[in-house]
Amino acid sequence: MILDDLVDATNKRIKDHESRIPLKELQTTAKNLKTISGFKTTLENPGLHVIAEIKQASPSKGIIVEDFPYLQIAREYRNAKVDAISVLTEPHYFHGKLTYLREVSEHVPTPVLRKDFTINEYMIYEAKANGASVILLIVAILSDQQLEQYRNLAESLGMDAIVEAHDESEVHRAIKSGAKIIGINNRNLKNFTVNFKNSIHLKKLIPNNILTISESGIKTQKDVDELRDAGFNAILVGETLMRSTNKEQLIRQFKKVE
Ligand SMILES: O=P(O)(O)OC[C@@H](O)[C@@H](O)c1c[nH]c2ccccc12
Repeated sequence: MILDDLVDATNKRIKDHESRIPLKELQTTAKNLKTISGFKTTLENPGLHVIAEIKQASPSKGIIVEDFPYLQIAREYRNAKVDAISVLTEPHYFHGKLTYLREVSEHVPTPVLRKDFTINEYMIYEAKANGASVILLIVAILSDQQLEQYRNLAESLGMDAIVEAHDESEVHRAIKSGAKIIGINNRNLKNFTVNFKNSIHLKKLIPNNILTISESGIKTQKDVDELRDAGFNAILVGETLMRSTNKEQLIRQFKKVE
């Protein structure tokens, strides 16, 4: 399964990072770096919020865009007043880089999410040290104990954590772990199919005091309206925005702002 390969590749990649930058050094950088906080507070405001993603490729689609002016894209997202920017840092399947995260965070005053397969504490300090305001914790690849421990670590560093679930049992585990923000991934990572109905059903299992984000496969205004009606606090849109030639306009439409 793709997720197993991703976890293996991530393990090797982070071992290599650790051999170059020891944890101690990273912790010092993380501590001294000031990043934007308040992502969670923003989501608490009424309305549907937009998290716009910067990625060049994905396992299901391969290369999405040949031309990848990531700082210009960050600027367009910021002009459209997105609530956060998600930056892929996974290199093998998504062609991401840590430097994209750092540069985007230095370039725009918008909270930045490190989109990666967080599997250890090193990656959480690494996210912070490279400007992230938010990290992703994927239920399918972490134990109950890790979910809780990693979220607490992120919060102690002033970041927020999105706990990502895909089915009913994962939603229950996310809730049990104390998640404050749950991301429901509409994409099934085993066969890459997208199913909004499933995520709208899963949303109903989540108590109202937990914020919810609908992720993946969002293409049309109809998709967005359906998710807004289902009560999601935010949507996370990647491919559709990356392919759009007028990202600002599309985001304003999605948000229903003229
Ligand atoms: O490009 P899309 O279909 O709009 O999807 C964005 C985002 O949800 C997707 O990139 C994603 C969701 N969960 C992930 C976990 C890891 C890497 C990537 C992802």
